[in-house]
Amino acid sequence: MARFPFPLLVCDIGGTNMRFSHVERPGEAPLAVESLATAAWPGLAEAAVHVIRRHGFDIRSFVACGAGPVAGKGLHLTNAAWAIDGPALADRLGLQQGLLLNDFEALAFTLPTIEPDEVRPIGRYAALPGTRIVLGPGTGLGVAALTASAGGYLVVPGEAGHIDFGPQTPEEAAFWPHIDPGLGRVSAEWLLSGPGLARLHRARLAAAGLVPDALDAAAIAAQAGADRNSAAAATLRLFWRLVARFAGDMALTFLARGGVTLAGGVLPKITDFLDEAVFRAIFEAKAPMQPLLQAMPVRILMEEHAVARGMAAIAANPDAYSIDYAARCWR
Ligand SMILES: Nc1ncnc2c1ncn2[C@@H]1O[C@H](COP(=O)(O)OP(=O)(O)OP(=O)(O)O)[C@@H](O)[C@H]1O
Repeated sequence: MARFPFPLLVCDIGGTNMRFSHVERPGEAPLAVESLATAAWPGLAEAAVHVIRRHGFDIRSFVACGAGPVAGKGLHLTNAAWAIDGPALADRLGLQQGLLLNDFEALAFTLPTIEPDEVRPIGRYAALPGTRIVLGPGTGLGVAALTASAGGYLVVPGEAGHIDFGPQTPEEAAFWPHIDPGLGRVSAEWLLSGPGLARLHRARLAAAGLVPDALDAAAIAAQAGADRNSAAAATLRLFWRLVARFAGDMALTFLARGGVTLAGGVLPKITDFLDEAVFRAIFEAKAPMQPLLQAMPVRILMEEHAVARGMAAIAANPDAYSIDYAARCWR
């Protein structure tokens, strides 16, 4: 079984930002030490060396997660031009141990550690025993499921953000042909992500005969905040409805009796435009399976640093997790 000597460095590598935290001893809360713009660094090693030198850390182990599929000791980031090689990183940083996780795999492992003050429930949150899922839009759209197995917590990762996504209502049918066709199909992530929010907004404006603007997600949110009757505000409400539909589909796919947690960088920033009753109604509108969905609670993870605690918990107590350490640990 793998052992992770401390002090530990953990990093959540997003397509936009990398968040580093430091943990001195097992069981201690991770201390957020640095947030760096991902695109400004040639690779994880250079960024980690910068953080370690700047803070004078003596790091023995490193656990990092990022958006993209993990292959053993390597991780290829989907939204950044990096391929991370764990053993090479261990050599470069002089580490005794390390582990790479998919970002939503790490979030799923974090679910048992989430505190009530880190979440906002959508309706009443009362989970039954069973599979828990986490999903949400950031630079991309991630999904993962967590179950308890004899070998400890087991995560089923996936690439469900890339499944096909289609219109359901007359309103959606009207603007769907105006969505930038990109790679030739509309996936869930194509609309349900930060860049997807901008695509959705442009398509709605084009369908209304208006000149599509080039606003990004943050600018759309700012415009919506300034004028709750604006087209931007309407786009944010639509975005929540589409998130509700996708979340319901994922909850059905995994039979998520243990609850649905919405994560990622976008949703906590646009909760002003969430109508909880509408969200629940769309989440549950999966005839003939409504009774199943009605029993599944949904909440939003508001605290972006929670995943650091999940990664630190793995390093502190690796035996509690069903992870193929032999194939994935760097040493
Ligand atoms: N105020 C805002 N409202 C809505 N979306 C925003 C806002 N500010 C930034 N975003 C969007 O949030 C996304 C970044 O989300 P997040 O913080 O999860 O990024 P990340 O961790 O780098 O992403 P990922 O892990 O998916 O690669 C960007 O696409 C950005 O457009």
